Amino acid sequence: MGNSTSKKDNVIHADIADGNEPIPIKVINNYNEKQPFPFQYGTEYRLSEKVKSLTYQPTESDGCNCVAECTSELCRCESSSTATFDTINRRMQTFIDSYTCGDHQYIECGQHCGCMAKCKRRLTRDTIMKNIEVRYKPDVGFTVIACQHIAAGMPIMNYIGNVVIQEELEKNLNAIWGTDYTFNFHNEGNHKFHCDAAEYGNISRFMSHSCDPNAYILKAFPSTPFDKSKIVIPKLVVIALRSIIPGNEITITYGASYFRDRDIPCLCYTFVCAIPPGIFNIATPHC
Ligand SMILES: C[S@@+](CC[C@H](N)C(=O)[O-])C[C@H]1O[C@@H](n2cnc3c(N)ncnc32)[C@H](O)[C@@H]1O
Repeated sequence: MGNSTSKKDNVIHADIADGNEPIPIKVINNYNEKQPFPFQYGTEYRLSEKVKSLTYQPTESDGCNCVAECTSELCRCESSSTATFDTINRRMQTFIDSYTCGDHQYIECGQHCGCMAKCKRRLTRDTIMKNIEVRYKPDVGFTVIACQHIAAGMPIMNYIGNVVIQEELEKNLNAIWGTDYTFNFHNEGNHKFHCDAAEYGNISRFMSHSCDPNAYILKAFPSTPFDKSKIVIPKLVVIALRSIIPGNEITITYGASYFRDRDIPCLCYTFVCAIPPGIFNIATPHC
């Protein structure tokens, strides 16, 4: 398996996942003494009691009626999805537009489907099977780097954090990081659902923003009954948008409003950067 770490690298953590992932995840900082802000590593979504009471729990699911393998003509989960997963090569169909691919929704087969999820349409996993590391970059702080080739469409990891509603987020905002690690991923009725990775999460919390990202976050919904009375929230899966080679940073889009709301420039330095240094007249080392 590939590894981008060289002998000169200053490894400040041998495994930030504390043994929770099959492949240890190193943290490297070759520039200064900075450490990632302490957080609890986790591999599963942690739903607040309020979120549990509002949302549909997939264990009640009555999924698709397929037997053994699901087929695209018959499977209700497949036909309700707007994106197709190639179960043989385990790749999501690829999209050209990085800004709208996250709007797709994928319905996963589960244990309560007729196929009992043996159909391999299951996209989310509790562990990270890709070889990746976290590196410090002076401009953007700690960021996620691929140590192996990841083909376009491959699921990389689940985006993990505390799942809370807006009111809870406002009450419990981390004093230092505020909303820097929060992601508003679902709005329904009067409720805004956020995944808050400030104090609990996996390494997806370190992914930087790029205006030309090589990954996106897909919403993977559980299969549910037709007559659902509760809100169904998706799991979030980071998918490679294009081929990622060892040494590449794995980036997503935070949306331009992230930078506008904070009055900070984007330091992705891509040719298509929509929020380049200087746009808000802020002095940066590059102006
Ligand atoms: C979700 S955190 C990412 C992890 C963070 N770099 C760390 O060290 O913990 C988001 C923060 O990373 C930095 N960041 C990520 N991408 C950036 C970009 N394109 N331009 C400027 N800052 C960025 C900003 O400080 C932002 O508030």
